[in-house]
Amino acid sequence: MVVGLLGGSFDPAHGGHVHITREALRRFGLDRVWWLVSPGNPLKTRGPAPLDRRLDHARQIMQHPRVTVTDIETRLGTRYTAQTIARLQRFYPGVRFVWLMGADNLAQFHLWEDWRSIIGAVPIGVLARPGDRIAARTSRAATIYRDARVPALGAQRLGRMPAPAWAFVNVPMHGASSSAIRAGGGWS
Ligand SMILES: Nc1ncnc2c1ncn2[C@@H]1O[C@H](COP(=O)(O)OP(=O)(O)OP(=O)(O)O)[C@@H](O)[C@H]1O
Ligand SMILES: O=C(O)c1ccc[n+]([C@@H]2O[C@H](COP(=O)([O-])O)[C@@H](O)[C@H]2O)c1
Repeated sequence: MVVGLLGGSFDPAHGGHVHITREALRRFGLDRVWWLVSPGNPLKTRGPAPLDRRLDHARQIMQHPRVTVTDIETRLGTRYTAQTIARLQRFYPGVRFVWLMGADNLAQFHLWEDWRSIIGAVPIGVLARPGDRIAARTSRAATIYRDARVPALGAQRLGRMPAPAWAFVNVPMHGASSSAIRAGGGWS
């Protein structure tokens, strides 16, 4: 079983999340995707909306038989991705996990707590996002781990590869963002 993990604030969830989830299932050969609705991104100073509200909304937006929306990080008591992945791997030894992210997150990835342990623990699937493709490809993490990059055509096997391995797929892009929705007053 290969499970993609899409961590996010989902404040609120939107069509961009749904779009990359569907693309990730297809392009990375995943059996399932779990949305990890975060208790709060450690790098963001502004606290998100209450967890129950974000979860309910995410479950309305993302309805797919192979996708589960979960608050497992809150239940595990983890907020840092490196800790979450270590715990999930311990709890689910038979599952192969792939960490999923939009291109904007790859550009900042080297700022995450213990980021090298994340890339050493699970393959990473990166999906194009408007405005962030170049920043992602030239980011610190992409540069340091250039030899671990899997060509997009081989990305179907990403979940079966040993870490470190990462792939960037140039999927059709979707412009939605939570910050634009909040700024437009669509989530107050
Ligand atoms: N439109 C999109 N295209 C590609 N990736 C996306 C898109 N929207 C969100 N993502 C990715 O989904 C994950 C969770 O994103 P998040 O919940 O922070 O939404 P966001 O729209 O980026 O929020 P904000 O605007 O508040 O930063 C991140 O890996 C992010 O890169
Ligand atoms: O572990 C970290 O240091 C870390 C720093 C920034 C972001 N993350 C995770 O990245 C995911 C995307 O965050 P966000 O707020 O951009 O949706 C979410 O699962 C966060 O917990 C994790």
